[in-house]
Amino acid sequence: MTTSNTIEPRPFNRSTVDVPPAPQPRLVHIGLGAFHRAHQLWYTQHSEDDAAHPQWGYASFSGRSADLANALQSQDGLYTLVERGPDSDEYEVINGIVEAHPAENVSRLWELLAAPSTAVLTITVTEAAYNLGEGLAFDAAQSAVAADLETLNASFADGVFGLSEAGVPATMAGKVVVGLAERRRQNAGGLAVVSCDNLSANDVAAHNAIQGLAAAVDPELGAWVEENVSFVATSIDRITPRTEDSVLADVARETGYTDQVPVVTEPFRSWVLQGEFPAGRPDWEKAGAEFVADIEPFERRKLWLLNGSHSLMAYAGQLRGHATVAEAIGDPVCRAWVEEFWDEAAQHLTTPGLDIPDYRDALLDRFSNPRIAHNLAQIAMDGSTKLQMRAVPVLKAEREAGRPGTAAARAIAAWLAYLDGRTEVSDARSELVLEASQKPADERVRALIAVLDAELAQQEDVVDQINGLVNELR
Ligand SMILES: NC(=O)c1ccc[n+]([C@@H]2O[C@H](COP(=O)([O-])OP(=O)(O)OC[C@H]3O[C@@H](n4cnc5c(N)ncnc54)[C@H](O)[C@@H]3O)[C@@H](O)[C@H]2O)c1
Ligand SMILES: O=P(O)(O)OC[C@@H](O)[C@@H](O)[C@H](O)[C@H](O)CO
Repeated sequence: MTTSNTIEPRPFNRSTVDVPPAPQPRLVHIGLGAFHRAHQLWYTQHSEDDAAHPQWGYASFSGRSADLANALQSQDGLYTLVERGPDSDEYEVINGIVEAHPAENVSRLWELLAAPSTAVLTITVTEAAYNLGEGLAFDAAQSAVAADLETLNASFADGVFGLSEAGVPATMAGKVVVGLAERRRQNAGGLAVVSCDNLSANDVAAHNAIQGLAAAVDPELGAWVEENVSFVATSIDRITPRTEDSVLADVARETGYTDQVPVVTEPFRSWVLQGEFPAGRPDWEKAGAEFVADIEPFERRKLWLLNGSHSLMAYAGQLRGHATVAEAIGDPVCRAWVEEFWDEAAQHLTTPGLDIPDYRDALLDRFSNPRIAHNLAQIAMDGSTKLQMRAVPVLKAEREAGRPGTAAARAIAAWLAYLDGRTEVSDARSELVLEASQKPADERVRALIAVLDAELAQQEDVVDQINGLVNELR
């Protein structure tokens, strides 16, 4: 793209920008947001054999609100990716979204999921949106799942979903189940489902949410999903904060175009995958993705070291008056807590090849990037789900090894201290969290730990340990 400093920026769409022709939509995404655009779309664009004639387009659906999809549609799917390094920015137009849809356009989602040309469904709907029970089990009793089951049961006959007065399912899994039923009816073959959410065992999470619901609606459909749909495990990494308004002006100044929805991300990126793609996929390795036989060590390294310390800073950092990750890691006290947490986690990350010292050094550089405004308040959302995967496993592993796991316990204690006195919290399980947090002082700590892990809440020494750390943090 040419750089200019025109005073009046030009409109931004396929007729004003010099981009290759739009590829066919062979990839579908649910959860159109900042991360999908910084990660999966970047990898796809950089994996094309012939950049002038791309083969893999995305039809991307928002999970809930329509604004981003509408803005992207008005730009023919184009947007600017701003790679924000510590000293400078790189600007790149991403061409891969060929359809952007609001969540309610379920008929197009179903049509695409049933099309033989569709090879992959990727998902980024946030951790809590899988609506799973303990141990990532399918849980028909969760209210959102129960509501979708009712809708689906009222509308399914002979394996076909017919629009009825019951309406359409609301959850990600509910919508996907209808699309897969249609794919089966049309004999379009299998496809791969690739969760790109920060969940441990995100393949199992996606499988249990989608296949579990399919089987509950129609056992034959459940069996078809089991046989034909592959659930791919991924460890995904690229720090991508919510875009600040000032970025629009940066993009207009540097590129000469009025992009309404640019994305800012860091230069670093990583994508590790494990699983099968029955209907093919882009050559993501070409862009640096790694396909491995055992993803678990990579997944733990990322979820514990990066996301775990993010959550620790989100609560402890805000308690200490910081607003961003860069501010928190610049505070020697927060940094020492992060390093102590990493020391504990590293005791359980011993698989050869993980290069923990280098990974930690790189994380310090990434967190310290002063030009990425990654708000702690954004990371703090949905703590009740995130801490289950980011801090609880480290604390349990440390205690099993006969050590106290103080730093992991501090991450949990920081969440408790952060919740002190709050009557509102941004958490998909906010009712449960607030009910526990508003209990009398002598019950509160145990009740909040129980929201994270029932077993830990039964251990008196853990409750005492976390209680003591909450008092220190206050
Ligand atoms: N941003 C990052 O740095 C990053 C990095 C790695 C992984 N991720 C994963 O990607 C997810 C999304 O991050 P983002 O930065 O794109 O956020 P975002 O807010 O820009 O987009 C979130 C998307 O998820 C949808 N969504 C949210 N709650 C939902 C629900 N309950 N049901 C259905 N859809 C729902 C939204 O509608 C939106 O389409 C994260 O939760 C995380 O699991 C993010
Ligand atoms: O995206 P979330 O809300 O799951 O978690 C917040 C951050 O920890 C996360 O987005 C990281 O920045 C990301 O996982 C880096 O790859």
